[in-house]
Amino acid sequence: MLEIQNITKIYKTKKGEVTGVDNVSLTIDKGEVFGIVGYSGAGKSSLLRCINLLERPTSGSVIVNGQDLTKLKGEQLRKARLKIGMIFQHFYLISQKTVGENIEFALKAAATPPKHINARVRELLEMVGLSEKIDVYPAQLSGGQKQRVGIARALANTPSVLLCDEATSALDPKTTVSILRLLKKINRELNITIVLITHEMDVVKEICDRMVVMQDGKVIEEGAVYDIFANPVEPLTQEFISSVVSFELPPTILEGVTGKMVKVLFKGDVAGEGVISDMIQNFEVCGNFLHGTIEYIQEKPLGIFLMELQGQPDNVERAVSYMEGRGAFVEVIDDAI
Ligand SMILES: Nc1ncnc2c1ncn2[C@@H]1O[C@H](COP(=O)(O)OP(=O)(O)OP(=O)(O)O)[C@@H](O)[C@H]1O
Repeated sequence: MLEIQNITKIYKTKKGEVTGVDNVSLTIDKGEVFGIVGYSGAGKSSLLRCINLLERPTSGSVIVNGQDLTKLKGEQLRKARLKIGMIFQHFYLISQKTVGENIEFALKAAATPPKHINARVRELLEMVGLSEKIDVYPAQLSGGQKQRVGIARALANTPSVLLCDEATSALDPKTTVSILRLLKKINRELNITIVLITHEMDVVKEICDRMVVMQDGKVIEEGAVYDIFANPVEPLTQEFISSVVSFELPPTILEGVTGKMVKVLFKGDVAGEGVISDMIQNFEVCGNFLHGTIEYIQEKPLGIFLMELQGQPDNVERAVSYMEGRGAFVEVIDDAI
């Protein structure tokens, strides 16, 4: 388990103090994939770097598996840090060393007995699907392959936590998906806790169990990714979600709405289309679809439909209650009836 307790990070600059992280507390369970989302300057990197003490927090504690890292110094801290792997947006591989030597370097830093090194390097490269690149230099690799080496290196000393600093931001969408799948596989097979920072909701949707949204150094919203996608509360969270699930309607369509505009949400395996067609058949209500999508958040469906309901107000009310009775969440967006 990873506990971040009241972390504050204040940077002292020539122009005065800058608060990077402002009293953040989080509890991240063992084996969880946890996303930290925010725009540039929100404090994501500062918080991530406080977790492995690359930045020493101004105040607060970071407790990893019961050990408070902020109380450690010197050799003890160095050893504890080896159990926290990290991967970066720009990979930071050593260009003069081969792929195998890059991983060897991490193993040697942890004083791995020389006789184990070769086998461990091969094992790690196999895990990330790059066995045949052992003698190649980083310059000869694609971005996705470089990140795979970064991941192998981060896993070298069997960490319990893997920190990912915008790990897919420099990659194209297809490579991003393959790296996220690799991270998920590692999370499942090795039960490693993953904490990732990103400004891309697609990344969170693909692999995170829970997430927080940060703004001005503070956590402004926290929850299960599925719940946040279904019901983002803060305007900033809504903005992030709308980058993936957008219901913007052209003004001409909006002007033409004369009924009750509702957002209908179906969570999990509720067959949304069936409920809606039953509703239209059972009540004297006309339902026009204005927008709609079924998102799959880690294989769990989330159906979101924007509809205009037309009919006698009583019938529309009964139709809404009927959908709610069948497991839908209905929110009235606009009521022109
Ligand atoms: N070394 C530093 N010295 C002074 N101020 C800093 C330093 N590092 C970060 N900051 C400031 O702390 C705040 C949070 O920055 P941080 O890099 O943590 O945000 P971020 O969400 O990770 O953004 P980005 O994605 O652009 O890195 C910003 O106002 C930033 O200018």
